[in-house]
Amino acid sequence: MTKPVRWPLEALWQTLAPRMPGFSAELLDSVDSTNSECMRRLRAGQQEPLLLVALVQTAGRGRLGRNWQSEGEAAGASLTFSLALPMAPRSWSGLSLAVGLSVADSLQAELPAVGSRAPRIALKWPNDLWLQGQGAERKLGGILVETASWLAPGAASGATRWVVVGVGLNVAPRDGADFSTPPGCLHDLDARWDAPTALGCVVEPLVDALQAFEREGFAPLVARYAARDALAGRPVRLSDGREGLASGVGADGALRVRGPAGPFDISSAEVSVRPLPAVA
Ligand SMILES: O=C(O)CCCC[C@@H]1SC[C@@H]2NC(=O)N[C@@H]21
Repeated sequence: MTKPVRWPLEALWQTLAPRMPGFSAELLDSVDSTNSECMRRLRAGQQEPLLLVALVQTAGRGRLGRNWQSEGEAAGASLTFSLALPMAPRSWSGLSLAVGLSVADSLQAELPAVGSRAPRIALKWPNDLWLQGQGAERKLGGILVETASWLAPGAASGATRWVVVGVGLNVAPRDGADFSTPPGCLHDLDARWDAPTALGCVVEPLVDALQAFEREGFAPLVARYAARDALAGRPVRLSDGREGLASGVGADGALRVRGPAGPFDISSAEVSVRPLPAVA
């Protein structure tokens, strides 16, 4: 089993804190889910933006009720953290995509250049990061965005909307894990990656990206997203049975699909999308 190694968040936080003003940060040895813990703290009156990192999650959650395994055999193999902050964007559409894009860009910028076969961090709508290279693509990470409105303790009105952005990134292979398709991990790129390095790489740009999203929404990110879009031009099948050709995302973050009966957009968080093998 990969042993979860306790690492000093304090040391890393000394360099991050000045660039994340107003945030407090905490490293938890074990928690059910960093997203759930953020929500509990907000309910209990948390007032300042928060970064929670967990070495182990016993009930890590993904989209559509999936789980993010980071205990048992998977303990210590991934970086799991959540950011909680108040936000008031004009529209929330595309937020998960903006988060994935920020994380992917930050990681890609750190990858060693490997010529034309350089691995690419790609985005699978709406919330997965994939590692593409040498003819294969594997899931590298996932994003879980949740929102909640809280009244400040004692206040009668004027609820503040908070967002909790959870990020799970595979850092090392999961020993003994039995996957039909093993996930990708940062060690596939370079064994020097570890959880603190990954956190230090992605978290501050992510806060900047969230602030930019609050001001400007997803529209200014469409072209950058397109450059990382893992589905564009590929046949896809949706969990509701529809099929078509993925053809990019719109200014509202919806996935555009050209189906046999014409084009349609998917914005529903309830639908999952699977690429189909291309027809030869
Ligand atoms: O793949 C997915 O559907 C999203 C996975 C998101 C996992 C992260 S790990 C940190 C945060 N806490 C959770 O319970 N989930 C997110």
